[in-house]
Amino acid sequence: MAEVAATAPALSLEGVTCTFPSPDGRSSGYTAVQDASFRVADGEFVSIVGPTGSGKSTLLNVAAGLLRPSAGRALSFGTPVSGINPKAGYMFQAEALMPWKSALENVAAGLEFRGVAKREALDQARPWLARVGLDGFGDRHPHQLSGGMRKRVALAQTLIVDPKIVLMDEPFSALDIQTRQMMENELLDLWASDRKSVVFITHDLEEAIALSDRVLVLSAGPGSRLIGEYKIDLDRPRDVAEIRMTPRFLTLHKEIWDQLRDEVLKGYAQTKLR
Ligand SMILES: Nc1ncnc2c1ncn2[C@@H]1O[C@H](COP(=O)(O)OP(=O)(O)OP(=O)(O)O)[C@@H](O)[C@H]1O
Repeated sequence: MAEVAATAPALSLEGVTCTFPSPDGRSSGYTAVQDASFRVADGEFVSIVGPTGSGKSTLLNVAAGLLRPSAGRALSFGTPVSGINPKAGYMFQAEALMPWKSALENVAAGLEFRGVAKREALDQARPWLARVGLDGFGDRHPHQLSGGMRKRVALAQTLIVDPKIVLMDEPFSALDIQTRQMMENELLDLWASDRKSVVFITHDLEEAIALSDRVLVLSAGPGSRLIGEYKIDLDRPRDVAEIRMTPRFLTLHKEIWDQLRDEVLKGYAQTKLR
């Protein structure tokens, strides 16, 4: 058994279909994702791109154990996900910080949720604040921090519990481009030092390519399917701003965008229909 666990993927989705009931409960419901199967290896950084409404967040929710698929299943390190995935840390697009707590307390909260005593949690939170470049900002509350700083607090809050797989749903999309690129580089530095598995959801194909080992493409809904898988063979370590200017990046971008473009147009049309 131990041997199986050691080689099991960090995440494995097998034939996952998610159908949501219709609001009136009468029609057959809306199938967001159809028969999605993919694996994320231990230590791998995988991004999922797709048009709006293609089920990216839905797949991440299945991986996190927040949503039970209508068919198929998710496994994390060989264990079927049923209920909250204890191996996963989750970082959303929306602000998840508690406004009444300081930055330090917000980071510590990640541990307190898992039952660590407050004093111990605060002690462990201090080095994490430093790791995300916020040494000296521990007493500030979220409204006293910039958007980028708040993202760093959220990142530390996610990573402090030492998840084996990090699920990120457009975590930087609300940031301006410079802050966003800084955060992306910081994320890559943290990832390089700990080598956790990451599943990263984004609308932004450039961001996906710059960060990832592999990019998966979802088709437009309804019934979105995984229609493309691209290995990103760019050297590491990477600077996300510089890597965008390399010829290989541009080739990869063109190749993936050729497939994604039509789906984005279909997805846009769908949003007008629904
Ligand atoms: N709880 C729900 N009930 C009904 N429909 C839902 C529910 N959650 C998601 N959907 C629908 O499923 C589809 C996929 O949603 P999802 O949020 O996963 O897409 P997405 O690719 O992450 O979108 P975006 O890029 O716009 O964030 C959408 O059409 C959405 O309206």
